[in-house]
Amino acid sequence: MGYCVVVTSSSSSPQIGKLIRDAREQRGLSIAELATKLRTEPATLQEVENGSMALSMEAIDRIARALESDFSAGEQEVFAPQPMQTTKPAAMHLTIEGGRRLRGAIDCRSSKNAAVALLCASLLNRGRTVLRKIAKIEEVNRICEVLISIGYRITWINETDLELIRPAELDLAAMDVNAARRTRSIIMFFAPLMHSYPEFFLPYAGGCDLGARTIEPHLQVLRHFGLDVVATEGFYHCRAADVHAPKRAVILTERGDTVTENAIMAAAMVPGPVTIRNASPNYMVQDLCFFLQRLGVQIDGIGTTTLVVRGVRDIDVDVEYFPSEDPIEAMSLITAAIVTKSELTIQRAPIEFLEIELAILEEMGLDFSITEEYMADNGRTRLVDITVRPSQLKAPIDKIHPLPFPGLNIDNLPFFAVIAAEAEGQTLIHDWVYENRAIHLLDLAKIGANIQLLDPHRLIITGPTKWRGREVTCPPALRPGVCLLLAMLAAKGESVLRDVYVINRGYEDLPNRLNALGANVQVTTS
Ligand SMILES: CC(=O)N[C@H]1[C@@H](OP(=O)(O)OP(=O)(O)OC[C@H]2O[C@@H](n3ccc(=O)[nH]c3=O)[C@H](O)[C@@H]2O)O[C@H](CO)[C@@H](O)[C@@H]1O
Ligand SMILES: C=C(OP(=O)(O)O)C(=O)O
Repeated sequence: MGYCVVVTSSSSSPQIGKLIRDAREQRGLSIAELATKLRTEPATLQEVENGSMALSMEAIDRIARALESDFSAGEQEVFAPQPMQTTKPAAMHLTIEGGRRLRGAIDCRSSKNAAVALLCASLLNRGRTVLRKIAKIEEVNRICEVLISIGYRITWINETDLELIRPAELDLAAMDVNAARRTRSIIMFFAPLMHSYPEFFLPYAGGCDLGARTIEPHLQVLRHFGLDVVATEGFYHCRAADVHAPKRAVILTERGDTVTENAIMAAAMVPGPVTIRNASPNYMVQDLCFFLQRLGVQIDGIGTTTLVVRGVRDIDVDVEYFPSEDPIEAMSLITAAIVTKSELTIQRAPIEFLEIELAILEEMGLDFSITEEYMADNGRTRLVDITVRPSQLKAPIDKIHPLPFPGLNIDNLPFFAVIAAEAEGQTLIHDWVYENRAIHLLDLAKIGANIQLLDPHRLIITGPTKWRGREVTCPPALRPGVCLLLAMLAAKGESVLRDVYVINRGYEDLPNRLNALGANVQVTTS
């Protein structure tokens, strides 16, 4: 669904006035400029936009022509500037001719998880938000669809930068519920909306099928700020009559990333200081903090588990920000090099969030080198280039398991299943975090891995593996899906990975980017 407004013969003057104002602003025209085009007075146009002047259909037509848009009289007429394409893509399948060595260098793109946090955080800002170098991924599309449906104007202002203009009033009743239900990130609307609306509804969160994921920690935290949430049929009914700073430090019961982000966004607009303990210091949380600092919010302790936030009541800042590169994409590309036994340089890798992963890989025998550090475009995140060389890997002595940052990243764990399948010996992988994710990794057995599921959380993988090309339907989970794709790069012969929407949730144009390194991945749609 794009930025699309329908005018019917029953549309009232205020509705039509709002449409005209939105369209004018979307075109970047001032009232005076449009008035000149219409050969009328700005004050008259102002009245039209305020809804205090009724318009004939001829007048609407004339305004539409002045706006150079397709807006004419009658039933179901559509005034539809479409600055952003957000239509649901056709099912996409990948055909992989495996067994090729990769070579060369590849840049990491910016992260899905920072992008969605920043999109949600833009709700706090009445000014113009520009997010630079945003990965074009489905998860970003879904949140943009939701924002557009409630009145945002969103434009790719060049190939990579997203401009977001929040309307003065959000049309929450018009929310694109289908888009919202396809992502879990919609829960990061709780805190920003609480600051503007005493009562609102949010659809239940969706996303990958990783088993039940609680939102209770979010509700516990936001209660300290005055938000009361009742789960009704398919929706959270939220009431926030009196939003205030918590009386004492907010203690998170679990160190989750999005719950920390909700806590920070709740604190961002109340007079502080608000202390948040057991905060996640993970990469997307850091990006959110750096972004909010640019909006005038003071935050101490970034990168630690105790944050002190001093909020501001109104945020109206024209801001631009570059979210940093994705450590999970870096890990995916490291895995691509390992499984295809290739020499590959992964450029712009955020090293702070990969150190434990690399330490484990070093113990397993991986030959790699790292350049001097340099700064990401956000001016804060340290990057390196990592060159991975073909190596004889051995299984690690201890189990591999994730922890909240600074532990082995929870989303990087699945890649160790593919890497373990390459290593000599038995590796125990323990995904204690998600109920269903380890189960999806069993799909690696379909293309040759020797995997034993001990229970829903623990896998024993025995390597090395002779991967075999096969046709497999992509599991409904992002990282296990990518793991299959990466292993298929190593499988001699042809593999088909069917319906890869979940991969596109988090990776921009992975087939072509892998092909630029020497892979042969063909995309088909149906
Ligand atoms: C948009 C976004 O940023 N998504 C990331 C975020 O999701 P998000 O922050 O939404 O993750 P969840 O809140 O679902 O947490 C993941 C799971 O970890 C459990 N848990 C988490 C922390 C903790 O200290 N104890 C604990 O038990 C939760 O109960 C849950 O089962 O964090 C997850 C865990 O890093 C990542 O997989 C997601 O990619
Ligand atoms: C689980 C993930 O993300 P999300 O929280 O968006 O489902 C992921 O990125 O692997």
